[in-house]
Amino acid sequence: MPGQRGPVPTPETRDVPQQILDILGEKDTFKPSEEFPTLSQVEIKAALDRLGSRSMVEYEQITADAVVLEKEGQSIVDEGSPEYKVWDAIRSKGRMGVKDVAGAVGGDTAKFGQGTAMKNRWIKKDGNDLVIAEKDVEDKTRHLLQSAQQTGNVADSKVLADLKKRKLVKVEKRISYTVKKGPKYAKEMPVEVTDLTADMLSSGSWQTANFKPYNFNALGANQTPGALHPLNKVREEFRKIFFNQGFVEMPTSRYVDSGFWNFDALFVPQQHPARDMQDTFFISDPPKADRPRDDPAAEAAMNAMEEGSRKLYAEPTPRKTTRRDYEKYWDNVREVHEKGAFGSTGYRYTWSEDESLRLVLRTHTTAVSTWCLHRLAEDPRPARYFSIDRVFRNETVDATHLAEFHQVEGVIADFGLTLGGLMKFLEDFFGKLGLTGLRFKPAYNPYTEPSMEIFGFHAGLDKWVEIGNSGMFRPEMLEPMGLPKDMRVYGFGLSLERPTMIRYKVSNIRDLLGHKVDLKFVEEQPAVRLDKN
Ligand SMILES: N[C@@H](Cc1ccccc1)C(=O)O
Repeated sequence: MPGQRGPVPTPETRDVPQQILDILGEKDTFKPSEEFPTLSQVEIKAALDRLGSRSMVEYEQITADAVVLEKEGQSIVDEGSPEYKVWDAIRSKGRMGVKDVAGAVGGDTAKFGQGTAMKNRWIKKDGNDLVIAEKDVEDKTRHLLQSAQQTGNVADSKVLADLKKRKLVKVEKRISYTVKKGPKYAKEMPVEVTDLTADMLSSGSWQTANFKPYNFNALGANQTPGALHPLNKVREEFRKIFFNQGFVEMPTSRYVDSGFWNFDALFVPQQHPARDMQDTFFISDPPKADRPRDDPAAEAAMNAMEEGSRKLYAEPTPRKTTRRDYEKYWDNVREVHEKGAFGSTGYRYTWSEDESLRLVLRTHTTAVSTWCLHRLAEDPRPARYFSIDRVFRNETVDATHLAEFHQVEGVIADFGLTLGGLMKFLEDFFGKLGLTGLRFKPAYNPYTEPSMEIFGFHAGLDKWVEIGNSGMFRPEMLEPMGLPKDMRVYGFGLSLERPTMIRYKVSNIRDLLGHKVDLKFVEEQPAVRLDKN
Protein backbone atom coordinates (compact mmCIF):
# COMPACT_ATOMS: atom_id res chain seq x y z
CA MET A 1 0.00 0.00 0.00
CA PRO A 2 1.74 3.21 -1.06
CA GLY A 3 2.33 5.72 1.70
CA GLN A 4 1.76 3.19 4.48
CA ARG A 5 3.80 4.04 7.52
CA GLY A 6 6.26 1.29 8.38
CA PRO A 7 7.87 -1.36 6.25
CA VAL A 8 6.28 -2.60 3.07
CA PRO A 9 5.46 -6.30 3.56
CA THR A 10 7.88 -8.56 1.73
CA PRO A 11 7.24 -12.25 0.98
CA GLU A 12 9.18 -13.01 4.19
CA THR A 13 7.15 -10.71 6.43
CA ARG A 14 3.71 -10.96 4.81
CA ASP A 15 2.60 -13.96 6.84
CA VAL A 16 4.14 -12.90 10.16
CA PRO A 17 0.71 -11.89 11.55
CA GLN A 18 -0.59 -15.38 10.77
CA GLN A 19 2.50 -16.95 12.37
CA ILE A 20 1.89 -14.89 15.50
CA LEU A 21 -1.70 -16.20 15.64
CA ASP A 22 -0.37 -19.75 15.20
CA ILE A 23 2.09 -19.41 18.09
CA LEU A 24 -0.64 -17.94 20.34
CA GLY A 25 -2.69 -21.04 19.57
CA GLU A 26 -0.04 -22.97 21.51
CA LYS A 27 1.28 -20.53 24.10
CA ASP A 28 -0.52 -17.87 26.09
CA THR A 29 2.26 -15.37 25.70
CA PHE A 30 5.62 -15.07 23.94
CA LYS A 31 8.34 -12.70 22.82
CA PRO A 32 8.32 -12.20 19.06
CA SER A 33 12.02 -11.21 19.06
CA GLU A 34 12.81 -14.77 20.18
CA GLU A 35 10.52 -16.43 17.65
CA PHE A 36 11.55 -14.19 14.75
CA PRO A 37 15.25 -13.51 15.34
CA THR A 38 15.83 -12.38 11.75
CA LEU A 39 13.08 -9.74 11.72
CA SER A 40 13.81 -6.15 12.67
CA GLN A 41 12.04 -4.48 15.54
CA VAL A 42 10.15 -2.31 13.01
CA GLU A 43 8.90 -5.33 11.07
CA ILE A 44 7.71 -7.01 14.25
CA LYS A 45 5.95 -3.82 15.33
CA ALA A 46 4.17 -3.60 11.96
CA ALA A 47 2.79 -7.12 12.33
CA LEU A 48 1.74 -6.48 15.94
CA ASP A 49 0.01 -3.23 14.97
CA ARG A 50 -1.91 -4.99 12.25
CA LEU A 51 -3.22 -7.57 14.72
CA GLY A 52 -3.54 -5.08 17.58
CA SER A 53 -5.71 -2.66 15.58
CA ARG A 54 -8.14 -5.57 15.07
CA SER A 55 -8.03 -6.52 18.81
CA MET A 56 -6.72 -9.95 17.86
CA VAL A 57 -3.69 -9.59 20.07
CA GLU A 58 -2.57 -7.37 22.91
CA TYR A 59 1.05 -6.56 23.38
CA GLU A 60 3.33 -4.79 25.77
CA GLN A 61 6.51 -3.00 24.98
CA ILE A 62 9.55 -3.78 27.10
CA THR A 63 12.61 -1.62 27.14
CA ALA A 64 15.66 -3.44 28.47
CA ASP A 65 19.42 -3.09 28.51
CA ALA A 66 21.21 -5.36 26.07
CA VAL A 67 24.91 -6.14 25.84
CA VAL A 68 26.17 -5.58 22.33
CA LEU A 69 29.61 -6.45 20.98
CA GLU A 70 31.98 -3.70 19.89
CA LYS A 71 34.12 -4.27 16.80
CA GLU A 72 37.00 -5.64 18.81
CA GLY A 73 34.67 -7.97 20.71
CA GLN A 74 33.20 -9.24 17.45
CA SER A 75 36.66 -10.04 16.08
CA ILE A 76 37.42 -12.08 19.21
CA VAL A 77 34.19 -14.02 18.66
CA ASP A 78 35.21 -14.59 15.05
CA GLU A 79 38.93 -15.38 15.47
CA GLY A 80 39.74 -15.94 19.13
CA SER A 81 41.27 -13.73 21.82
CA PRO A 82 44.79 -12.25 21.53
CA GLU A 83 46.07 -14.43 24.39
CA TYR A 84 44.73 -17.51 22.64
CA LYS A 85 46.29 -16.51 19.33
CA VAL A 86 49.69 -15.98 20.99
CA TRP A 87 49.48 -19.34 22.78
CA ASP A 88 48.35 -21.07 19.58
CA ALA A 89 51.20 -19.56 17.53
CA ILE A 90 53.83 -20.72 20.03
CA ARG A 91 52.21 -24.13 20.29
CA SER A 92 52.31 -24.71 16.56
CA LYS A 93 56.05 -23.74 16.32
CA GLY A 94 57.10 -25.54 19.52
CA ARG A 95 59.05 -22.48 20.70
CA MET A 96 59.40 -18.88 19.58
CA GLY A 97 61.83 -16.01 20.18
CA VAL A 98 60.27 -13.22 22.28
CA LYS A 99 61.02 -10.84 19.44
CA ASP A 100 59.33 -13.05 16.85
CA VAL A 101 55.84 -13.08 18.41
CA ALA A 102 54.81 -9.77 16.85
CA GLY A 103 55.84 -11.04 13.42
CA ALA A 104 53.78 -14.20 13.84
CA VAL A 105 50.49 -12.80 15.20
CA GLY A 106 50.63 -9.07 14.50
CA GLY A 107 51.86 -6.25 16.73
CA ASP A 108 48.59 -5.45 18.51
CA THR A 109 47.72 -9.06 19.21
CA ALA A 110 51.26 -9.70 20.54
CA LYS A 111 51.07 -6.60 22.77
CA PHE A 112 47.73 -7.50 24.41
CA GLY A 113 47.98 -11.29 24.17
CA GLN A 114 51.43 -12.06 25.46
CA GLY A 115 50.95 -10.59 28.94
CA THR A 116 47.58 -12.24 29.47
CA ALA A 117 48.85 -15.60 28.20
CA MET A 118 51.72 -15.33 30.71
CA LYS A 119 49.38 -14.30 33.53
CA ASN A 120 47.12 -17.26 32.70
CA ARG A 121 50.26 -19.43 32.75
CA TRP A 122 49.55 -20.68 29.26
CA ILE A 123 53.10 -19.84 28.18
CA LYS A 124 56.46 -19.38 29.91
CA LYS A 125 59.96 -18.13 29.23
CA ASP A 126 62.74 -20.51 28.35
CA GLY A 127 65.93 -18.48 27.96
CA ASN A 128 65.21 -15.99 25.21
CA ASP A 129 62.33 -18.10 23.89
CA LEU A 130 58.72 -18.61 24.80
CA VAL A 131 57.27 -22.09 25.09
CA ILE A 132 53.81 -23.32 26.05
CA ALA A 133 53.11 -24.16 29.69
CA GLU A 134 49.69 -25.65 29.12
CA LYS A 135 48.86 -28.23 26.45
CA ASP A 136 45.15 -27.47 26.39
CA VAL A 137 43.62 -24.11 27.15
CA GLU A 138 40.10 -22.76 27.06
CA ASP A 139 39.63 -19.37 25.34
CA LYS A 140 37.38 -18.02 28.09
CA THR A 141 37.19 -14.48 26.77
CA ARG A 142 35.90 -15.78 23.44
CA HIS A 143 33.28 -17.99 25.06
CA LEU A 144 32.18 -15.20 27.36
CA LEU A 145 31.64 -12.87 24.43
CA GLN A 146 29.86 -15.55 22.41
CA SER A 147 27.37 -16.06 25.17
CA ALA A 148 26.97 -12.30 25.69
CA GLN A 149 26.18 -12.01 22.01
CA GLN A 150 23.59 -14.78 22.11
CA THR A 151 21.79 -13.70 25.28
CA GLY A 152 22.43 -9.97 25.25
CA ASN A 153 23.46 -10.36 28.84
CA VAL A 154 26.54 -10.78 31.07
CA ALA A 155 25.43 -12.08 34.44
CA ASP A 156 28.46 -11.05 36.53
CA SER A 157 28.47 -7.27 36.83
CA LYS A 158 32.22 -7.20 37.58
CA VAL A 159 32.96 -9.15 34.40
CA LEU A 160 30.64 -6.87 32.43
CA ALA A 161 32.39 -3.77 33.78
CA ASP A 162 35.74 -5.27 32.77
CA LEU A 163 34.54 -6.08 29.21
CA LYS A 164 33.19 -2.54 28.88
CA LYS A 165 36.50 -1.10 30.10
CA ARG A 166 38.36 -3.16 27.51
CA LYS A 167 35.96 -1.76 24.87
CA LEU A 168 34.84 -5.23 23.87
CA VAL A 169 31.14 -4.65 24.62
CA LYS A 170 28.72 -1.83 25.19
CA VAL A 171 25.23 -1.70 26.70
CA GLU A 172 22.29 -0.48 24.62
CA LYS A 173 18.58 0.01 25.20
CA ARG A 174 16.53 -2.59 23.31
CA ILE A 175 12.84 -2.56 22.66
CA SER A 176 11.05 -5.89 22.64
CA TYR A 177 7.46 -7.04 23.05
CA THR A 178 5.44 -9.62 24.88
CA VAL A 179 2.29 -10.70 23.10
CA LYS A 180 -0.93 -12.36 24.24
CA LYS A 181 -4.34 -13.06 22.78
CA GLY A 182 -6.72 -10.14 22.37
CA PRO A 183 -10.53 -10.18 22.79
CA LYS A 184 -11.02 -10.92 19.05
CA TYR A 185 -8.32 -13.57 18.80
CA ALA A 186 -8.92 -16.11 16.04
CA LYS A 187 -6.78 -18.90 14.64
CA GLU A 188 -6.83 -17.34 11.16
CA MET A 189 -6.52 -13.82 9.82
CA PRO A 190 -10.15 -13.14 8.83
CA VAL A 191 -11.04 -12.13 5.29
CA GLU A 192 -11.54 -8.38 5.29
CA VAL A 193 -13.75 -6.35 3.03
CA THR A 194 -12.40 -2.99 1.89
CA ASP A 195 -15.24 -1.65 -0.26
CA LEU A 196 -18.96 -1.51 0.24
CA THR A 197 -20.50 -2.65 -3.04
CA ALA A 198 -23.97 -2.43 -4.54
CA ASP A 199 -24.15 -6.23 -4.40
CA MET A 200 -23.45 -6.24 -0.68
CA LEU A 201 -26.23 -3.71 -0.16
CA SER A 202 -28.82 -5.61 -2.15
CA SER A 203 -27.94 -9.03 -0.68
CA GLY A 204 -27.70 -7.65 2.85
CA SER A 205 -24.28 -9.25 3.29
CA TRP A 206 -22.90 -5.91 4.47
CA GLN A 207 -24.51 -6.57 7.85
CA THR A 208 -22.19 -9.42 8.67
CA ALA A 209 -19.22 -8.43 6.52
CA ASN A 210 -15.91 -7.92 8.26
CA PHE A 211 -14.77 -4.46 7.17
CA LYS A 212 -11.13 -3.63 7.24
CA PRO A 213 -10.62 -0.94 9.91
CA TYR A 214 -9.41 2.48 8.85
CA ASN A 215 -5.73 3.02 9.47
CA PHE A 216 -5.55 6.63 10.50
CA ASN A 217 -1.78 6.39 10.81
CA ALA A 218 -1.31 5.56 7.15
CA LEU A 219 0.28 8.30 5.10
CA GLY A 220 -1.55 9.32 1.96
CA ALA A 221 -0.25 8.02 -1.33
CA ASN A 222 2.06 10.43 -3.08
CA GLN A 223 0.12 12.64 -5.42
CA THR A 224 1.52 13.90 -8.69
CA PRO A 225 -0.45 17.09 -8.89
CA GLY A 226 1.09 18.24 -12.15
CA ALA A 227 3.85 20.76 -12.58
CA LEU A 228 4.37 24.04 -14.33
CA HIS A 229 6.42 23.67 -17.48
CA PRO A 230 9.83 25.39 -17.17
CA LEU A 231 8.70 27.91 -19.79
CA ASN A 232 5.71 28.72 -17.62
CA LYS A 233 7.89 29.11 -14.56
CA VAL A 234 10.06 31.65 -16.34
CA ARG A 235 6.95 33.25 -17.80
CA GLU A 236 5.57 33.74 -14.28
CA GLU A 237 8.80 35.43 -13.24
CA PHE A 238 8.56 37.83 -16.18
CA ARG A 239 4.93 38.57 -15.40
CA LYS A 240 5.86 39.50 -11.83
CA ILE A 241 8.53 41.87 -13.06
CA PHE A 242 6.07 43.52 -15.45
CA PHE A 243 3.28 43.79 -12.91
CA ASN A 244 5.67 45.28 -10.36
CA GLN A 245 6.34 48.07 -12.84
CA GLY A 246 2.73 48.90 -13.51
CA PHE A 247 2.33 47.06 -16.81
CA VAL A 248 -1.08 45.80 -17.93
CA GLU A 249 -1.14 42.37 -19.55
CA MET A 250 -2.51 42.39 -23.07
CA PRO A 251 -5.17 39.91 -24.15
CA THR A 252 -3.45 37.41 -26.39
CA SER A 253 -3.86 33.84 -27.66
CA ARG A 254 -5.08 34.98 -31.10
CA TYR A 255 -2.57 33.01 -33.14
CA VAL A 256 -4.15 33.72 -36.52
CA ASP A 257 -4.35 37.36 -37.48
CA SER A 258 -4.60 39.41 -40.63
CA GLY A 259 -1.63 40.87 -42.46
CA PHE A 260 -3.11 44.21 -41.48
CA TRP A 261 -2.50 43.78 -37.73
CA ASN A 262 0.67 41.77 -38.12
CA PHE A 263 2.33 43.95 -40.83
CA ASP A 264 0.51 46.85 -42.52
CA ALA A 265 -0.56 48.71 -39.41
CA LEU A 266 3.11 48.48 -38.34
CA PHE A 267 4.23 50.18 -41.53
CA VAL A 268 5.83 46.97 -42.80
CA PRO A 269 5.79 47.32 -46.61
CA GLN A 270 3.98 44.62 -48.53
CA GLN A 271 7.16 43.61 -50.39
CA HIS A 272 9.13 43.22 -47.16
CA PRO A 273 11.02 39.90 -47.02
CA ALA A 274 9.40 39.10 -43.64
CA ARG A 275 6.08 38.81 -45.51
CA ASP A 276 7.51 36.14 -47.78
CA MET A 277 6.39 32.50 -47.66
CA GLN A 278 9.94 31.70 -46.57
CA ASP A 279 9.40 33.53 -43.31
CA THR A 280 5.69 33.52 -42.63
CA PHE A 281 3.02 30.84 -42.48
CA PHE A 282 -0.05 31.90 -44.46
CA ILE A 283 -3.48 30.43 -43.83
CA SER A 284 -5.45 29.33 -46.90
CA ASP A 285 -8.80 28.60 -45.30
CA PRO A 286 -10.66 30.89 -44.78
CA PRO A 287 -9.11 32.67 -47.74
CA LYS A 288 -9.47 36.17 -46.41
CA ALA A 289 -9.70 38.11 -43.15
CA ASP A 290 -12.31 40.72 -42.38
CA ARG A 291 -11.28 44.33 -42.57
CA PRO A 292 -10.26 45.69 -39.15
CA ARG A 293 -13.40 46.25 -37.10
CA ASP A 294 -14.71 46.22 -33.54
CA ASP A 295 -13.62 43.13 -31.67
CA PRO A 296 -15.90 42.70 -28.63
CA ALA A 297 -14.07 39.65 -27.24
CA ALA A 298 -10.64 41.30 -27.27
CA GLU A 299 -12.23 44.50 -25.99
CA ALA A 300 -13.82 42.76 -23.00
CA ALA A 301 -10.58 40.97 -22.18
CA MET A 302 -8.55 44.17 -22.32
CA ASN A 303 -11.11 46.09 -20.26
CA ALA A 304 -10.86 43.45 -17.55
CA MET A 305 -7.05 43.60 -17.57
CA GLU A 306 -7.09 47.38 -17.33
CA GLU A 307 -9.72 47.39 -14.63
CA GLY A 308 -7.60 45.04 -12.51
CA SER A 309 -4.58 47.25 -12.95
CA ARG A 310 -6.58 50.42 -12.26
CA LYS A 311 -7.65 49.01 -8.90
CA LEU A 312 -4.12 47.90 -8.09
CA TYR A 313 -2.55 51.27 -8.83
CA ALA A 314 -5.53 53.32 -7.68
CA GLU A 315 -5.81 55.16 -10.97
CA PRO A 316 -8.69 57.57 -10.67
CA THR A 317 -10.47 57.48 -14.00
CA PRO A 318 -11.50 54.64 -16.26
CA ARG A 319 -10.85 55.13 -19.94
CA LYS A 320 -13.32 56.99 -22.12
CA THR A 321 -14.58 54.78 -24.89
CA THR A 322 -15.59 56.36 -28.16
CA ARG A 323 -16.59 54.67 -31.37
CA ARG A 324 -13.58 53.86 -33.44
CA ASP A 325 -13.53 54.90 -37.04
CA TYR A 326 -12.05 51.86 -38.74
CA GLU A 327 -12.70 53.27 -42.24
CA LYS A 328 -10.46 56.19 -41.45
CA TYR A 329 -7.76 54.01 -39.88
CA TRP A 330 -7.77 51.70 -42.91
CA ASP A 331 -7.50 54.66 -45.31
CA ASN A 332 -4.73 56.23 -43.22
CA VAL A 333 -2.69 53.03 -43.34
CA ARG A 334 -3.19 52.74 -47.11
CA GLU A 335 -2.20 56.35 -47.62
CA VAL A 336 0.91 56.28 -45.45
CA HIS A 337 2.17 53.24 -47.37
CA GLU A 338 1.12 54.35 -50.83
CA LYS A 339 1.65 58.10 -50.94
CA GLY A 340 3.07 59.07 -47.60
CA ALA A 341 1.22 61.05 -44.94
CA PHE A 342 1.72 62.58 -41.47
CA GLY A 343 4.93 64.18 -42.64
CA SER A 344 6.33 60.92 -44.08
CA THR A 345 7.07 60.31 -47.75
CA GLY A 346 5.78 56.75 -47.41
CA TYR A 347 6.92 53.82 -49.55
CA ARG A 348 5.26 54.92 -52.82
CA TYR A 349 3.96 51.63 -54.13
CA THR A 350 0.47 50.36 -54.90
CA TRP A 351 -0.86 49.02 -51.66
CA SER A 352 -2.94 45.86 -52.02
CA GLU A 353 -6.01 45.36 -49.91
CA ASP A 354 -5.91 41.60 -50.59
CA GLU A 355 -2.36 41.36 -49.30
CA SER A 356 -3.43 43.14 -46.12
CA LEU A 357 -6.32 40.75 -45.60
CA ARG A 358 -4.30 37.59 -45.99
CA LEU A 359 -4.41 35.49 -42.87
CA VAL A 360 -1.11 34.64 -41.19
CA LEU A 361 0.07 32.84 -38.13
CA ARG A 362 1.25 35.91 -36.28
CA THR A 363 5.00 36.34 -36.56
CA HIS A 364 5.35 38.55 -33.50
CA THR A 365 3.30 39.67 -30.53
CA THR A 366 3.75 43.23 -31.79
CA ALA A 367 0.49 42.48 -33.66
CA VAL A 368 -1.20 42.55 -30.24
CA SER A 369 0.69 45.66 -29.12
CA THR A 370 -0.49 47.39 -32.28
CA TRP A 371 -4.10 46.54 -31.52
CA CYS A 372 -3.71 47.88 -27.96
CA LEU A 373 -2.04 51.07 -29.16
CA HIS A 374 -4.74 51.83 -31.75
CA ARG A 375 -7.25 51.42 -28.93
CA LEU A 376 -5.28 53.86 -26.79
CA ALA A 377 -5.84 56.54 -29.42
CA GLU A 378 -9.42 57.13 -28.31
CA ASP A 379 -8.17 58.34 -24.90
CA PRO A 380 -4.42 58.96 -25.22
CA ARG A 381 -2.66 58.70 -21.88
CA PRO A 382 0.53 57.17 -20.52
CA ALA A 383 0.23 53.38 -20.67
CA ARG A 384 2.36 50.29 -20.17
CA TYR A 385 1.40 47.01 -21.80
CA PHE A 386 3.05 43.60 -21.95
CA SER A 387 2.37 40.17 -23.32
CA ILE A 388 4.11 36.80 -23.21
CA ASP A 389 2.76 34.55 -25.89
CA ARG A 390 3.33 32.25 -28.82
CA VAL A 391 4.45 33.33 -32.29
CA PHE A 392 5.22 31.44 -35.49
CA ARG A 393 7.94 31.73 -38.07
CA ASN A 394 8.71 29.61 -41.08
CA GLU A 395 12.22 28.81 -39.91
CA THR A 396 14.59 25.96 -40.61
CA VAL A 397 14.33 23.90 -37.47
CA ASP A 398 17.53 23.22 -35.52
CA ALA A 399 18.74 22.91 -31.93
CA THR A 400 17.93 26.54 -31.14
CA HIS A 401 15.16 27.32 -33.62
CA LEU A 402 11.63 26.03 -33.93
CA ALA A 403 8.81 27.18 -36.16
CA GLU A 404 7.07 28.41 -33.02
CA PHE A 405 8.33 30.06 -29.87
CA HIS A 406 7.25 32.63 -27.30
CA GLN A 407 7.87 36.33 -27.20
CA VAL A 408 8.06 38.55 -24.18
CA GLU A 409 7.01 41.99 -25.31
CA GLY A 410 6.53 45.34 -23.63
CA VAL A 411 5.39 48.74 -24.83
CA ILE A 412 5.41 52.05 -22.99
CA ALA A 413 3.44 55.01 -24.26
CA ASP A 414 4.00 58.47 -22.83
CA PHE A 415 4.63 62.09 -23.72
CA GLY A 416 8.19 63.36 -23.99
CA LEU A 417 9.92 59.98 -24.11
CA THR A 418 13.50 59.82 -25.43
CA LEU A 419 15.77 57.01 -26.56
CA GLY A 420 17.93 57.47 -23.44
CA GLY A 421 14.86 56.69 -21.35
CA LEU A 422 14.36 53.43 -23.23
CA MET A 423 17.98 52.43 -22.64
CA LYS A 424 17.64 53.17 -18.93
CA PHE A 425 14.38 51.28 -18.75
CA LEU A 426 15.93 48.23 -20.45
CA GLU A 427 18.93 48.33 -18.14
CA ASP A 428 16.61 48.25 -15.14
CA PHE A 429 14.41 45.56 -16.66
CA PHE A 430 17.23 43.20 -17.60
CA GLY A 431 18.99 44.01 -14.34
CA LYS A 432 16.06 42.31 -12.62
CA LEU A 433 16.95 39.18 -14.62
CA GLY A 434 20.54 39.38 -13.43
CA LEU A 435 21.84 40.86 -16.71
CA THR A 436 23.78 44.07 -16.24
CA GLY A 437 25.99 46.25 -18.41
CA LEU A 438 23.84 45.98 -21.54
CA ARG A 439 25.16 46.97 -24.94
CA PHE A 440 22.99 48.41 -27.68
CA LYS A 441 23.55 47.98 -31.39
CA PRO A 442 21.74 50.09 -34.00
CA ALA A 443 19.33 47.90 -35.93
CA TYR A 444 16.45 48.13 -38.36
CA ASN A 445 12.77 47.37 -37.92
CA PRO A 446 10.23 48.82 -40.37
CA TYR A 447 8.10 49.95 -37.42
CA THR A 448 10.69 51.50 -35.09
CA GLU A 449 13.15 54.32 -35.54
CA PRO A 450 15.62 54.32 -33.96
CA SER A 451 15.88 50.56 -33.38
CA MET A 452 18.36 48.78 -31.13
CA GLU A 453 19.40 45.20 -30.68
CA ILE A 454 20.10 44.48 -27.01
CA PHE A 455 23.15 42.46 -25.96
CA GLY A 456 23.92 41.16 -22.51
CA PHE A 457 27.11 39.57 -21.24
CA HIS A 458 26.46 36.04 -20.14
CA ALA A 459 29.02 35.14 -17.49
CA GLY A 460 28.28 31.41 -17.73
CA LEU A 461 28.80 31.32 -21.49
CA ASP A 462 31.55 33.97 -21.24
CA LYS A 463 30.25 35.88 -24.24
CA TRP A 464 27.88 38.61 -25.39
CA VAL A 465 24.50 37.22 -26.39
CA GLU A 466 21.72 39.00 -28.22
CA ILE A 467 18.87 39.15 -25.77
CA GLY A 468 16.32 41.33 -27.46
CA ASN A 469 15.19 43.89 -29.97
CA SER A 470 13.75 47.31 -29.24
CA GLY A 471 12.99 50.74 -30.56
CA MET A 472 10.67 53.71 -30.66
CA PHE A 473 7.62 53.15 -32.82
CA ARG A 474 7.51 55.24 -35.97
CA PRO A 475 5.02 58.08 -36.42
CA GLU A 476 3.96 56.27 -39.64
CA MET A 477 2.55 53.57 -37.35
CA LEU A 478 1.18 55.70 -34.50
CA GLU A 479 -0.34 58.68 -36.27
CA PRO A 480 -2.66 56.73 -38.60
CA MET A 481 -4.17 55.32 -35.40
CA GLY A 482 -4.96 58.83 -34.23
CA LEU A 483 -2.38 58.98 -31.43
CA PRO A 484 -1.22 62.56 -30.81
CA LYS A 485 2.00 63.73 -32.51
CA ASP A 486 3.81 64.34 -29.20
CA MET A 487 3.14 60.87 -27.88
CA ARG A 488 6.10 58.52 -28.04
CA VAL A 489 6.01 54.75 -27.66
CA TYR A 490 8.85 52.43 -26.69
CA GLY A 491 8.70 48.81 -27.67
CA PHE A 492 10.92 45.83 -26.96
CA GLY A 493 10.75 42.11 -27.41
CA LEU A 494 12.73 39.03 -26.49
CA SER A 495 12.18 35.31 -26.64
CA LEU A 496 11.02 33.39 -23.60
CA GLU A 497 12.92 30.30 -24.71
CA ARG A 498 16.43 31.75 -24.58
CA PRO A 499 16.48 32.74 -20.89
CA THR A 500 14.66 29.49 -20.05
CA MET A 501 17.23 27.39 -21.91
CA ILE A 502 20.07 29.21 -20.17
CA ARG A 503 18.39 28.98 -16.76
CA TYR A 504 17.58 25.26 -17.04
CA LYS A 505 20.71 24.34 -18.99
CA VAL A 506 18.72 22.99 -21.92
CA SER A 507 20.78 22.90 -25.09
CA ASN A 508 18.12 21.68 -27.52
CA ILE A 509 14.95 23.73 -27.81
CA ARG A 510 13.07 20.56 -28.74
CA ASP A 511 13.55 19.35 -25.15
CA LEU A 512 11.52 22.37 -24.08
CA LEU A 513 8.85 22.79 -26.72
CA GLY A 514 7.08 20.48 -29.13
CA HIS A 515 5.76 16.97 -28.93
CA LYS A 516 8.88 15.22 -27.64
CA VAL A 517 9.05 16.95 -24.27
CA ASP A 518 9.71 14.49 -21.46
CA LEU A 519 7.08 14.89 -18.73
CA LYS A 520 9.49 13.67 -16.09
CA PHE A 521 11.88 16.47 -17.06
CA VAL A 522 9.02 18.95 -16.68
CA GLU A 523 8.06 17.62 -13.26
CA GLU A 524 11.60 17.67 -11.91
CA GLN A 525 12.61 21.22 -12.76
CA PRO A 526 12.70 23.55 -9.76
CA ALA A 527 11.13 26.98 -9.75
CA VAL A 528 13.55 29.79 -10.52
CA ARG A 529 14.07 33.34 -9.50
CA LEU A 530 15.33 35.14 -12.58
CA ASP A 531 17.14 37.72 -10.51
CA LYS A 532 19.00 35.04 -8.53
CA ASN A 533 21.69 33.02 -10.20
N1 LIG B 1 8.70 42.55 -32.94
C1 LIG B 1 10.10 42.51 -32.67
C2 LIG B 1 10.42 42.93 -31.29
C3 LIG B 1 10.11 44.38 -31.10
C4 LIG B 1 8.96 44.74 -30.46
C5 LIG B 1 8.65 46.08 -30.29
C6 LIG B 1 9.53 47.03 -30.75
C7 LIG B 1 10.70 46.69 -31.38
C8 LIG B 1 10.97 45.35 -31.55
C9 LIG B 1 10.63 41.10 -32.93
O1 LIG B 1 9.84 40.25 -33.28
O2 LIG B 1 11.80 40.81 -32.80
